[in-house]
Formats: sequence, C-alpha cells, structure tokens
Amino acid sequence: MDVNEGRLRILGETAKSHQVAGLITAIYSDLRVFAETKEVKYDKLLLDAPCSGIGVLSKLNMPGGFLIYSTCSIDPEENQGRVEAFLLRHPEFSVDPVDRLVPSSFVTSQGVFLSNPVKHSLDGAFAARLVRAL
Ligand SMILES: C[S@@+](CC[C@H](N)C(=O)[O-])C[C@H]1O[C@@H](n2cnc3c(N)ncnc32)[C@H](O)[C@@H]1O
Repeated sequence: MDVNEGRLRILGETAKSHQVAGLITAIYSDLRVFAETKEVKYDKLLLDAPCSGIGVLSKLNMPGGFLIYSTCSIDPEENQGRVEAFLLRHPEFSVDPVDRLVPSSFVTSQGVFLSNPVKHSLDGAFAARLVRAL
C-alpha cells in the first residue's frame, strides 16, 4: 500500500520484470483511511515508514560539517533515542550543544533543542545538532 501512485507503478513494473506480478496486490490508499474504513485483517504486516534518511544523509557530511536531526515530535524514542542509536553507529559524530544558539529553557541536559507544548505553549519540536569530527 502506498499513497504515492508512482511508487506503486514502479513496484508493478519491477514485479513484472521478475515474473512475480501475480503474487503482489498493490493498494493505492492512505493507510490511515484504509485502516479506518476496511474490515480486512492480516496476520503479518510490515511497515516501511517514511523516515528522515539520517542513515544515508551522514555520508554527505564533510569532516567538520554539521548534521541537524529534527522532528515535530516530543516522543523520546523518535528523538534522543534515534540520535543515540545513530551516534553508536557513527562514532565520527558527536552532539554539538545548542546552548549558545537558543534560549536555555529549550535546551535539554543532552544539549539538544526541545520545545514542549505544555512548558512553552508552542508545538512540540526536537532538533539535535551533530558535528562530524575533522
Ligand atoms: C520508506 S518509503 C518505503 C516505500 C517502499 N516500501 C519501498 O521500499 O519502496 C515510505 C513510503 O510510505 C508512503 N506513505 C507515506 N505516508 C503514507 C500513508 N499515510 N499511507 C500510505 N503510504 C504512505 C510514502 O509514499 C513512501 O513511498
């Protein structure tokens, strides 16, 4: 399933070229709408969700360059959790604290930006400034 018709077309063409077109059912739909309106049940689901691409983006960063990872989420798993996982895989990067760049009430103990709807009366957002070693 995909909301992007072009991606489904490419999937269809690829499946055809590999002689597996008959095994695939492509559904052009928004998953949120589909899940609310259809009664179907599956025993296995794989969600290949849109992501920031941070894993491949890092390859484009020159030594000494910065990589900003940002979300519009306040969920620690989508924020600091992802940053920590990334830093474990990429020891050439470290957090460059943002305390000299934004007001201190937005800076977490990890040195990253976090706005909170309750604390700041703003939409929630997260941004970590990472720097690649020289
Ligand atoms: C990481 S890509 C994976 C696509 C596919 N699995 C592949 O490998 O080419 C994420 C896909 O989710 C689709 N998408 C985003 N929001 C969606 C939604 N609400 N319902 C269905 N598909 C969605 C995007 O169009 C995009 O093609």
